[in-house]
Amino acid sequence: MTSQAAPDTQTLKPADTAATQTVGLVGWRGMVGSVLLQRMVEEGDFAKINPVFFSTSNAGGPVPALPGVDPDDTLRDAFDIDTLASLPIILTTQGGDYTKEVYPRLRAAGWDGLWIDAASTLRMEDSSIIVLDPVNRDVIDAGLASGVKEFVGGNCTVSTMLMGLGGLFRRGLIEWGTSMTYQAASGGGARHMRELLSGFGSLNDVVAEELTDPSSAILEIDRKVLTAQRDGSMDTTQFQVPLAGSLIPWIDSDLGNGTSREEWKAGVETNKILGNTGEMVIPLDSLCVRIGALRSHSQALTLKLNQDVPVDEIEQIIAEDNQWVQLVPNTKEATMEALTPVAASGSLTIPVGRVRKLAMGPEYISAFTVGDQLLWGAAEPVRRMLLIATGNL
Ligand SMILES: NC(=O)C1=CN([C@@H]2O[C@H](COP(=O)(O)OP(=O)(O)OC[C@H]3O[C@@H](n4cnc5c(N)ncnc54)[C@H](OP(=O)(O)O)[C@@H]3O)[C@@H](O)[C@H]2O)C=CC1
Ligand SMILES: N[C@@H](CC(=O)OP(=O)(O)O)C(=O)O
Repeated sequence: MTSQAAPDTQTLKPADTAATQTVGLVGWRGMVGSVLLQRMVEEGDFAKINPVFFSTSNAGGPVPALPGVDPDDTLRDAFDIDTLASLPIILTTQGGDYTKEVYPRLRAAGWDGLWIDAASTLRMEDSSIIVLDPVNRDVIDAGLASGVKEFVGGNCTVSTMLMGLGGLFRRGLIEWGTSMTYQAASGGGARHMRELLSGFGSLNDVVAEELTDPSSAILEIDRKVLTAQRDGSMDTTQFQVPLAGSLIPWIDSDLGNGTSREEWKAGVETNKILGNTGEMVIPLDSLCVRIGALRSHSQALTLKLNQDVPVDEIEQIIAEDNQWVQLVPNTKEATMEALTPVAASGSLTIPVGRVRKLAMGPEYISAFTVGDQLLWGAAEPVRRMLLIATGNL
């Protein structure tokens, strides 16, 4: 951490008005933070707030060159509690370790501002609300009115699933559900994405010669690839085992009861976002799998409805829930065209398809969703929460 003279906190405040509040931004340089800045620029958000940029590693350095951002400003120290505490709102995408270290110290110093966070640390605290305003704007508004100060973005699979299927949940049609996930490397971070791509390259390298010859034996190619995946020659620093040409059916930590933490989040976070407590809680469980996609998470859902609803009505409820859902007709052609990570990545559109009745009975349906986990999965809910908190949405 670079030290710097304590900034004159008074200079952070005078421009505050009801319409233009000062907002501390922490974690803007990371992968999620970069996507956040990109979206804020696209939507002209810097005209609606006074940003103060923080850094954990380069206090005193230059602020990012962005339209609407004063180029003469400098980065503040993200561990300087006095400076942070002078701000009415802090938005962080820095990660859970930062939240764990700084948030309690800020509150202990008497800070009474709004904390908006992409990390999971505070998500299941009673004092926080998980934000996904197209689905739970009512919960957010009620929280703000009652003095809630912690607003946390949800887990990426939960947020992207609810953006696609929120209509069915909000109509009270779901008795229970399971989700089998296909999660992209980006969920682990930038280095995980690099490792996946390097892995594909390594596998290609070992059979490059054979691939140029259409008559080479496929079993020999297969043997060479498997050898490379097993002999320790591939870089597995991030994932511990090769992901390229394989998959990993475990994400996040081991809860010790046969469940991964990622799987646990599906049920508890979905119900918290929807405001379901007591008997209203919907049993939801999942099996979370890391696959070789880059930045979009996919999920195959089995849902038990509490009544027999015709498929066309189900599709209509899904399609009409919000402006970002794209109902994909359950045909091979439409599915291959629109219901893939390649189709969804870089876009706020949430394609939902493969909706059909299952053999178990008329109340059982399948659905498949895809969503960019850096957009609706991470940056967009907290960006929109900032707009809500500053009276701009
Ligand atoms: N990755 C994801 O898909 C999701 C992440 N999240 C949450 O967001 C948090 C941040 O994730 P993510 O953005 O992937 O983390 P990153 O590792 O990309 O960035 C986190 C911080 O690392 C520092 N950093 C150090 N070296 C670099 C570098 N070369 N380039 C950029 N930043 C660097 C930056 O802090 P500084 O500028 O202060 O040095 C940056 O803000 C996660 O810990 C998680 O809590 C939530 C949902 C999904
Ligand atoms: N765990 C997610 C990414 C993530 O950061 O999730 P969370 O915000 O719940 O920790 C994944 O690996 O795909």
